Amino acid sequence: MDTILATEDLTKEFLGFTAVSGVSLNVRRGSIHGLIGPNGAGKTTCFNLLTKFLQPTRGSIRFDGRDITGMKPAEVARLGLVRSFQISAVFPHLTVLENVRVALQRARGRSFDFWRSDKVLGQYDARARALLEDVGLHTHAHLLAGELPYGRKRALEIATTLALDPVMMLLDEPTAGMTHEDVDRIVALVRRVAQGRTVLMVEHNLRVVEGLCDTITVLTRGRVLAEGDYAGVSRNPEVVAAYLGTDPAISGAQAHG
Ligand SMILES: Nc1ncnc2c1ncn2[C@@H]1O[C@H](COP(=O)(O)OP(=O)(O)OP(=O)(O)O)[C@@H](O)[C@H]1O
Repeated sequence: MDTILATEDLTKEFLGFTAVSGVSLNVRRGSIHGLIGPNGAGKTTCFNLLTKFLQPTRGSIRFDGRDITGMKPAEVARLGLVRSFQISAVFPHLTVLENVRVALQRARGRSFDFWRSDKVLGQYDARARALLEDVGLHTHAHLLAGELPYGRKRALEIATTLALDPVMMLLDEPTAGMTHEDVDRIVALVRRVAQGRTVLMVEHNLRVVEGLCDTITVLTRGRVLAEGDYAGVSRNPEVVAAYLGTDPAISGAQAHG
């Protein structure tokens, strides 16, 4: 298997409480990989470890053949492992187009280009418009970002992430809080932006996971409970029990007793 991201014994303790425990994760290059699990399973902590927003207590992380365990978030982003920004990172008083342009300028490390020639700005504009087209926001280019409906804001967030030209994208609950229509749009969008890239997503909506993910890792209580395709993990009795909030040992005992 061509693994792009691999963790070994990844562990995070908070004051003696183990939120992520001995997780070994292997993400195949070019796949859409889902990280699921009930509330408090450790998904967000795991995500923060991978993007270096948290430092692990133990274990290692390799990305694209390199040990990134000790790196800073900006360093791993430069290597092409990029997390989608939170909505708060969208500047509400700038237009949709300006938001993407700023992201492009930051990606190239040339924020001082703001007052540069029209030609340079024009190049950013063309690229920004292309990215907006990619995420289906080209007709919204001149709206203020703050005026966008929620689902469109998430699309803008993905456009600003794409500005960094990621090799691998980490999406944190891309459909959280969305209407049905928005969910469908984001699913189509993730599928489109995943072409030629790897995507790892934390997602609560199992219908989205089923429709998008090639491989799914199920976490419970900080540990990997199961891994495989949707059909496989959704049939796993331990996974079913974890989602129903019952202990498989107990339900097994009841079934036999
Ligand atoms: N900074 C922290 N300090 C102490 N405990 C924490 C911290 N961050 C997370 N935890 C605990 O670690 C456990 C896992 O939390 P995490 O947010 O990673 O789970 P999750 O799977 O993302 O849950 P949810 O689906 O509810 O977002 C929880 O019990 C949480 O209370």
